[in-house]
Amino acid sequence: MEIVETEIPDVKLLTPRKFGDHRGFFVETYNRKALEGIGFTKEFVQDNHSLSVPVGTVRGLHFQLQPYAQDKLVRVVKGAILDVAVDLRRGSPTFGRHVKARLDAESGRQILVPVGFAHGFVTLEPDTEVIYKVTNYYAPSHDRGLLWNDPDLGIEWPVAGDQAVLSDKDKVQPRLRDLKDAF
Ligand SMILES: Cc1cn([C@H]2C[C@H](O)[C@@H](COP(=O)(O)OP(=O)(O)O[C@H]3O[C@@H](C)C(=O)[C@@H](O)[C@H]3O)O2)c(=O)[nH]c1=O
Repeated sequence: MEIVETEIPDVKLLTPRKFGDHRGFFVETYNRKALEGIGFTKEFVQDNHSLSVPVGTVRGLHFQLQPYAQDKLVRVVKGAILDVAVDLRRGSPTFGRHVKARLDAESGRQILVPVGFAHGFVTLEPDTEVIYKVTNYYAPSHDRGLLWNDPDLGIEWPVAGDQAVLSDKDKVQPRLRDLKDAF
């Protein structure tokens, strides 16, 4: 497992070893001990899988409040995304800053997004499928969002605002400066 630190050290990029042969490949997509090796000891309790058909689909930026906050281990099994994690931990030296990483099926690269971050992505290929493990159950009452293209976040998305494909909910999420609850 190759582990790479990012500009925000709590967000990590992980690339499990891929064993290719004449049949195809084999890869351990999750190994508890490998994560323990980087100090991550929480238990994942739910696996999520989404399909985004159009290129330029934006999902996010999302987070759940405590006591249902989630760490997320995200990967792509078909297609490609640009994944974004925004630091919402008040008092953090990197509050409001973000990490951006390309994840695609070919590389098998994963991102570990800890509690305290808003998470989202844009799809770079049609029919992109994303799978991610989370450390807390879905809790709609504690589900929150942040406007994906809030200028204060300074995220350079590879899709224009009027081209992005969004859920109705994500079109009207609050800006960072109007967020009432965070971490
Ligand atoms: C996230 C989630 C949604 N749902 C349901 C609620 C809703 O009817 C439908 C679609 O939900 P959403 O529109 O919130 O799906 P989506 O926009 O894909 O939400 C996801 O976005 C990415 C970026 C994340 O980081 C995730 O944590 C999650 O927030 O699925 C669940 O049943 N369980 C879940 O864990």
